[in-house]
Amino acid sequence: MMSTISPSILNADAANLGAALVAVSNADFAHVDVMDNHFVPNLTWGLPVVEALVNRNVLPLDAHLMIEDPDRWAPAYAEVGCASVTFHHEACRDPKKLVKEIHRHGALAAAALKPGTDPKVLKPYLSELDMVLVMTVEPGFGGQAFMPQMLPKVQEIRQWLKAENLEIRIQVDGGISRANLAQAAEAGADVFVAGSAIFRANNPASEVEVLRGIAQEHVCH
Ligand SMILES: O=C(CO)[C@H](O)[C@H](O)COP(=O)(O)O
Ligand SMILES: [Co+2]
Repeated sequence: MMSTISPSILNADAANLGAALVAVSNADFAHVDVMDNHFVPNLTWGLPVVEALVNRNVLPLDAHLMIEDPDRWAPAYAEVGCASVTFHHEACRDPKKLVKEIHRHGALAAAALKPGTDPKVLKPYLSELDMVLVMTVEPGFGGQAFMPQMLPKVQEIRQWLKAENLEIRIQVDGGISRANLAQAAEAGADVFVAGSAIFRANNPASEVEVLRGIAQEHVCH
């Protein structure tokens, strides 16, 4: 299974987001954190900014929507050209319908789980997803410490996917760095979001290569 490195531009220079994408254009995806100051206590950017970044055509974008009412807003992120749209299960009224809507607009669909959310909530629609995002920090801010206690959740979901022969990716997001990526990969993750580890490095593009090397060695399914 291919591993994927997805730099989060959350802590890049907000006045130069296009340049941030160019700085990591050797990555596989770029991860764009949308926060509405309601679902999480922080506010970033919304649809017009994400659309402008899609139109730069640097990398496929994964929109991580930390917003209320994704049922209403998420399909629009697919419509403007995000390659993948991730909504939070906790905020969603009708996940099955939302996944269909995201697919209808041409994007991959992913459901995200906050650290306190039991992964069993995904069971009714797991097979319809392209990816599950296991948050390894409380959503809201970049630069927080990785929560190793989330790894059993990754393992549990990976076991379900294996048992049911489902080709669904597991993304980890929050505090991922060279210090813990191997552990996350061994637990069953195969898509790795990293924000501060990449953008605080002297050379973001070479940090992407370092993380990719660790992923290739340790992704194990
Ligand atoms: O969703 C997020 C926060 O809610 C970010 O994607 C995540 O925190 C990335 O930044 P870092 O690698 O610095 O933790
Ligand atoms: Co994120």
